[in-house]
Amino acid sequence: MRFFVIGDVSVDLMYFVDAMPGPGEETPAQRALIKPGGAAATVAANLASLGHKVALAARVGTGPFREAALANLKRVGVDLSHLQEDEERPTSSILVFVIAGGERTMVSSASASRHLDAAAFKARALDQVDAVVVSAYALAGGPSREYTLKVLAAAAKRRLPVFADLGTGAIRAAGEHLLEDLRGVDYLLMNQHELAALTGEASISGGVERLRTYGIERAVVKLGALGSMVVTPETEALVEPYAVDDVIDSTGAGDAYTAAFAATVMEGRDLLEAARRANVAGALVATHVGAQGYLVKPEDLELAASSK
Ligand SMILES: OC[C@H]1O[C@H](O)[C@H](O)[C@@H]1O
Repeated sequence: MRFFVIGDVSVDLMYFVDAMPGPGEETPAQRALIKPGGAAATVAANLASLGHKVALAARVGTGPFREAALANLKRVGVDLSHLQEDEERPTSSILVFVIAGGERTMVSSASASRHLDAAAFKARALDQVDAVVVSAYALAGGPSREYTLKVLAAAAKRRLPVFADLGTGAIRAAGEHLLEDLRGVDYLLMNQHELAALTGEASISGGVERLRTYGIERAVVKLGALGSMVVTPETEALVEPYAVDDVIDSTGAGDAYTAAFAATVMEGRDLLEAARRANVAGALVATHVGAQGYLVKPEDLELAASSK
């Protein structure tokens, strides 16, 4: 399959701490690492690792992080012909705090990733594409939003399936227009906090109901250690997690989930099987350090058979 992925590419400055320091406090980190990241870049790297052809539309900038952000993408053969270069802003970098148990907290810099130049997108870029994956960071506002809306319009004309993945930072930055921008996407993937932040509804059922008023019929709610939930007009099912007992860093687990889900759906399997396989992908990534510290392989997804 051929995917066109739009969104952020960045470097993650990762600090592993016992607990987050309070205001005015300092805490020592057990480890501090610089790793390639970015939600869209990580989805793209996993799709490529799963054996698909992937083009990434993203923007890098000035400063020392450009090469580190791109190294993995080049290694796994992501097509970077839609990558844009920004000479005024630095390559995006994200502060990632990982606390014991693997939960991560992030501080993101907008910089180059939010400035995709819409004029550079030509609809023929989708000629050889089977599906589009959008990271909500690309709809957070500014020039990248304009670029992404252009891609979504071109995808709609061609009836290409669109998978969209949310992020709390993106929801906050985008504000009111995000739901409208996502109108009619085929598959919306998010965690429970993101669903609540996007829709203003505390419950999953309330959130999904609201999504339907925007023509979003297929929603996937990632529930971490509890698995994930698939909600469509026909189905509402909790898909059991793939159990791993050595979770050390959840950074990028959601992106691997999205890549595995999209890949499985595009292979023609049903949504519950896609969620089972995606649960495996997310769980395996959470047992490694860094968003792209482990890229999912096709044989990994076969492990889903053991969680049926
Ligand atoms: O989804 C994880 C990614 O989100 C942020 O964009 C970080 O760069 C991190 O790699």
